[in-house]
Amino acid sequence: MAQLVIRNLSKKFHIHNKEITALDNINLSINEGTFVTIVGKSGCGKTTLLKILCGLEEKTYGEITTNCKNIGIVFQEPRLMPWLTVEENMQFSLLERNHEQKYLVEKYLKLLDLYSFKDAYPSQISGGMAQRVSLGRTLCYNPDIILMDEPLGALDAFNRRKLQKEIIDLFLREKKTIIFVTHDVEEATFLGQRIVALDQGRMIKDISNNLEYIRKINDIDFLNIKEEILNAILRDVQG
Ligand SMILES: Nc1ncnc2c1ncn2[C@@H]1O[C@H](COP(=O)(O)OP(=O)(O)OP(=O)(O)O)[C@@H](O)[C@H]1O
Repeated sequence: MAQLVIRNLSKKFHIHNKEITALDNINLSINEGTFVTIVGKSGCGKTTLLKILCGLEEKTYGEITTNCKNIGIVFQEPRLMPWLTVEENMQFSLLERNHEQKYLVEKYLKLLDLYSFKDAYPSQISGGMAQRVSLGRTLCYNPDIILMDEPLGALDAFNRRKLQKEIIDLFLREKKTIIFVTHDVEEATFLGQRIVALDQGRMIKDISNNLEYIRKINDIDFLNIKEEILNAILRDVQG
């Protein structure tokens, strides 16, 4: 059964007298426990879609229905509190500090390889670690759906691949629904079981990617899927 259904979703912004269509009639039905990547070039509406899904932005038209209680979001920048330690940052979203919650924080500190840095402050850890803390903070909130807005965009290639693999491990372990936004077609193909491409607010491609994790970026099947997405986006650019 679909956990999240988006029907005829549109979003228009107005700047002075100019109307910008950020999202144009998006229809998407996402099943529980699916890893979806949303890919497209800058300005195609990816962030607007995530913001509407988590209530940070109002939609103009359309309907969103979901049976989930919690939606969590991980941003491109870790947005950690500099005066709190790694552990305290991870606890930040918890409403209660009971035994079960404490267990969750410990679990994710260990899973995300942060345990030995739990008493460090954000200024004392690397960018990749800070992004893992940000991911851990969202996981501790125990969301049914995790939205990720280019969470690895600021990382170097090595750390980016490392974190991609960690996110896949977490996905396989926790089976949560993930909606991951990126402008990188290779990243979208590496991560997504379903890849949705946007251009100028429109959905131009929606394909399944059944390749087994961890994917090999030079395998012919991987390259074919990547090429299909890339061509759809480029065709749209060329009109
Ligand atoms: N608050 C806003 N006010 C006016 N226009 C906006 C606002 N937010 C987004 N837009 C416009 O909506 C369109 C889609 O923006 P959005 O940020 O969703 O794109 P994106 O695909 O996430 O881009 P990027 O990859 O660069 O983050 C763009 O034309 C942008 O200028």
